Amino acid sequence: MIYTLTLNPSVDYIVETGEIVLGTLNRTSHETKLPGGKGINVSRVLRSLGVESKATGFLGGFTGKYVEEFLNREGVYTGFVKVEEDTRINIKLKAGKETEINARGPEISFLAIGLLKEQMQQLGKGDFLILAGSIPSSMPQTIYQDIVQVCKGTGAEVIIDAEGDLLKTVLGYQPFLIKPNHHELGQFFDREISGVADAIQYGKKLVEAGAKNVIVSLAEKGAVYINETDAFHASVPQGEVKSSVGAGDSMVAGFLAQYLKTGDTKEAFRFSVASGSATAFSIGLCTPEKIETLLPEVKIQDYQ
Ligand SMILES: Nc1ncnc2c1ncn2[C@@H]1O[C@H](COP(=O)(O)OP(=O)(O)O)[C@@H](O)[C@H]1O
Ligand SMILES: O=P(O)(O)OC[C@H]1O[C@](O)(COP(=O)(O)O)[C@@H](O)[C@@H]1O
Repeated sequence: MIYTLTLNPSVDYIVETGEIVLGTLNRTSHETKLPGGKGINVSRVLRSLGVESKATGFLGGFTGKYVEEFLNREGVYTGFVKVEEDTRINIKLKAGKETEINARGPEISFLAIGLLKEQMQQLGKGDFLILAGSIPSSMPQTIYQDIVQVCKGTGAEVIIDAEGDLLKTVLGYQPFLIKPNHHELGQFFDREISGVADAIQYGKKLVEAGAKNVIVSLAEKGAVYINETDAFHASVPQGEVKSSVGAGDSMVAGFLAQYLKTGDTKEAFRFSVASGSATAFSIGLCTPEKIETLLPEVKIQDYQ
């Protein structure tokens, strides 16, 4: 079974406006509400690809209820630990350029953390845990490491999509897949990642540090894939970016879904990139139809 763990889910409030003038009243031309948070997006894309998963993490308040009901309506299994305070609302502003304001998230009690860890003990060999996104500011910074340790003990594989220290602490546990974007990779090594060669060079260091499969996404420049033996670059299809929110999460879901189907990492990477672009070209997440349309346009090059 695949489990996704979103410690800090959200309601994403996607707002389209004309030019924003600070200090005045601005009005929207269109707005959309969607459940968000990295693991939750992965579960939603997996569901649309016909792959079962269970979404877990912490949810609370009216926003938490909205997220859970939305997921259940779509047929995503859920097993969230309930918390007192409201799940956060993240603002995704489309005023020409995309601007995001992600909130801190609710207070999480020790009791809730304990319940979550108990849940993680239930995973076993053959299971995957996708641990993704930020942690509420009230949580200990060691939480990723604590959970990965539990999973390693049970034999479950872990996939990590997180920034900075959260990623640093778990690399040694040999995650099955990690997917930083080029900003996150640059932040990790404290340098700018300016293109494909750089992304491959520094992605290889993440493989040396323990990750089995590394995808570095480069937005309109595509993505690179590195494992112990291969390095590839994928170009992205041309199209109009409607909202890139969830594009990275779609890549994770696309890779896993295709890998489980074929066992072929190169094809899984191609599918992953098509999934990312299919989401970038939509308001909301990709659909299987859109991915299939874009797939032939993703060109993969060996890069040694
Ligand atoms: N301008 C674009 N054109 C085509 N595809 C895009 C574009 N921007 C993003 N994507 C797709 O979304 C993926 C993830 O985008 P990126 O911004 O790098 O990640 P994240 O959403 O994690 O920050 C890219 O690898 C690509 O497949
Ligand atoms: O947990 P974080 O880092 O604040 O990110 C949460 C945000 O990321 C998203 O999961 C989208 O992630 P990507 O664009 O990287 O795929 C949103 O749904 C959510 O608002």
